[in-house]
Amino acid sequence: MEGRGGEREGARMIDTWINTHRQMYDRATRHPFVLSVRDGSVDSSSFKRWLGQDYIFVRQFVPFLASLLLKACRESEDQSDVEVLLGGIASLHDELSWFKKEASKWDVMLNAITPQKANQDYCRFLESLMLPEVDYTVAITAFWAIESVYQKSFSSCLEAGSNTPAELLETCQRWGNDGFGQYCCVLRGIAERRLETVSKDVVMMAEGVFVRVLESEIRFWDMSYGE
Ligand SMILES: Cc1ncc(CO)c(N)n1
Repeated sequence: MEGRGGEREGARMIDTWINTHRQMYDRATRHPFVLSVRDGSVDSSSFKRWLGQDYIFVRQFVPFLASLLLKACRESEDQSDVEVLLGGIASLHDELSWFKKEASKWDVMLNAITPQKANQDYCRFLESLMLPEVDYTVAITAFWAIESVYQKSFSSCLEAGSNTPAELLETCQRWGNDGFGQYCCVLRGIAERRLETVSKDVVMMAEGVFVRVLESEIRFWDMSYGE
């Protein structure tokens, strides 16, 4: 039963962070761009800008996830982490195809897009997390936070009472579907399990990375309004 008590402690840790940084958490998960998707007032140029920039981001996400998989293979005491992350890599393959299909639907030329400043900064942050000296716990916390901001944001566009335009439903379902929600819960569980075993320093680093993800996500959504 010791392990169970510890899990609760880890769960409290992430809840505590969310409460401590509530304002920033809400700005990331209820951003005006997402609210405009939800209420149907979004304009197509914002959506297209987001789509093009996110394609670039997701391409950078592949090496990040590969580095996380490597850390899990080396450092995780639980074999199922590796399988979860391998599943994540497999879905990225499908996601990249989806971006190409969606871009052609919206006449977005993916090969002509240059990453904007906020995107470059975010990708550089991901690169810093790929370094071998970055702890697996810190990196998996970042990964959970990155995925869960999208899960929270897009699932809100599918809730009863939302007025999401039909042509954006597929996008919202990609990150807002129940399966993705469960995947985020599993990632959170891994992060929580790890957080209870590491030193205070590593926990503080993980919290810092959580905050940095929220800031980066807010700036990423901001890009949809143009430079
Ligand atoms: C910027 C950003 N954050 C999170 C996700 C979720 O994978 C994404 N596709 N893009």
